Amino acid sequence: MSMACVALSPVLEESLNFPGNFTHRPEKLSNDSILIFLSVGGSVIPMRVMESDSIASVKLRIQSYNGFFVKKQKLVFEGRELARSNSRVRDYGLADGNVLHLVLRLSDLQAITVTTVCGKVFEFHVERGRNVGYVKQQIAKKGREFVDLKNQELICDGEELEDQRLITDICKRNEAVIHLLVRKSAKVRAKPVQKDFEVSIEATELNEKGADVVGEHQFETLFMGYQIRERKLLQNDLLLEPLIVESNFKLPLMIKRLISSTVDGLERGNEPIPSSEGSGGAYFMQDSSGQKYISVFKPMDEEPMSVNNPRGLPISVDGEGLKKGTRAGEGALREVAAYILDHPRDATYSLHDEERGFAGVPPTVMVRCLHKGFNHPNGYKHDLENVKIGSLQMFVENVGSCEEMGPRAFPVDEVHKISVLDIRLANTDRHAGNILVSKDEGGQIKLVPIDHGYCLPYSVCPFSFPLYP
Ligand SMILES: Nc1ncnc2c1ncn2[C@@H]1O[C@H](COP(=O)(O)OP(=O)(O)OP(=O)(O)O)[C@@H](O)[C@H]1O
Repeated sequence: MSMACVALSPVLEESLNFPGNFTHRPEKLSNDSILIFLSVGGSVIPMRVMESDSIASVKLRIQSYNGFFVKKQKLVFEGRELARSNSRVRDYGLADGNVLHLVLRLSDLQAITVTTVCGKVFEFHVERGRNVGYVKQQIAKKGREFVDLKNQELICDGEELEDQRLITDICKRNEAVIHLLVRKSAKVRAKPVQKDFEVSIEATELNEKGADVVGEHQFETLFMGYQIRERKLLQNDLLLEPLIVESNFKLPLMIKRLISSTVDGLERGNEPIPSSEGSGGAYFMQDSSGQKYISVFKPMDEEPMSVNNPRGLPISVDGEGLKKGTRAGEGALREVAAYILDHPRDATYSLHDEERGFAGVPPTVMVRCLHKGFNHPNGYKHDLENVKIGSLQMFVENVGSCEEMGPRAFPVDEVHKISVLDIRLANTDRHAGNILVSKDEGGQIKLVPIDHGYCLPYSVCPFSFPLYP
């Protein structure tokens, strides 16, 4: 380990866990109060101090705001280290408006990025001597949904990390990935509330059988989990990778192929084609020849009522999505859940063959994708902040949707299989436009259910179920 003192590489103020800035002091401002600027790895943070404050107390405040231990801090002003802890701020000639540099030993810091499945990205620089419990506390500060530390579970290489484990032990290899899950039970309860049903889902243990079976547990994992990974700078102009929460999870072959053909298309420069239909952002991804659509990508932040919706729909004020009982920006998770829950009759998807589920929901997976062709209303920059998380679904060749033809042509079994799916998923958004009509090799009509962003609502009005053709 190098002991040389180096400044941190540029990081955002947010990533250093400063809640706002240091300008607020609870005590009344006195005459010797001055505003200085703390420069940390490219960020400049205002900080109000007293000229009579000791250097030790300034360091203590920095520690209490961002967690860097006092003894690891080196404060530098005009090339001179403020080395004497008992000296006062004024002894070093620090005055209003001056810039104070905070230098830390880089080797003591571990950069980690937390990406939630809802698309939020948090960056932390954590001292290697800190433990897992500390990381959980930092995550808890990021939002109400993370505050219950008991529900947080950090996993590395399939092993649950105890709160006492040190970051330095976990991140020995640079490529180590740590996953964070929020534990919930798999119990689904429905409680009648006036005319509605309130549906609650609680998750239990992770799938202990490993990942060979794609079932309800994986849904819980996808639904509740988010992952931490070390900061990874993107080299290419694009990125497309599955969002995997459990490190030992194996993707079915069909999904692997779907992802790799989509990557091939992007690498060949075949741009995502925005769909002119639908209320959210949906992009047709092309294959390497540019002659065929291979998949449909629907980013969470472009869903109706989400922040970057390309159709100009208003942003949800209370988080509720377009349909009652759903949340804006969770449609992609529900799309994936619908695929996972629509398993074949023996309740498992095989890892190796191309078998479809009972109702034929096209294979769907959560992915992270970076491409300038998506909707970036604030401009596109080639960095992690522009990575979109969303559902990637296999494109199904079709002759139109059920909207465009009379129901007489539909085989009864094909209608029934979709009815069963919708009842199981409490789908609140089945209409003829969400059923594609395709033909099998023998020319028989096959109905393909799509657009499951509004299934599994938190509460359901029993009278809102659609009528079937
Ligand atoms: N798997 C698929 N295969 C082929 N076409 C698809 C697939 N999924 C979606 N599409 C097409 O993409 C377009 C937009 O998709 P979709 O209707 O799911 O988007 P949306 O914004 O969720 O729509 P809605 O407003 O109906 O909720 C539609 O024309 C649909 O037919």
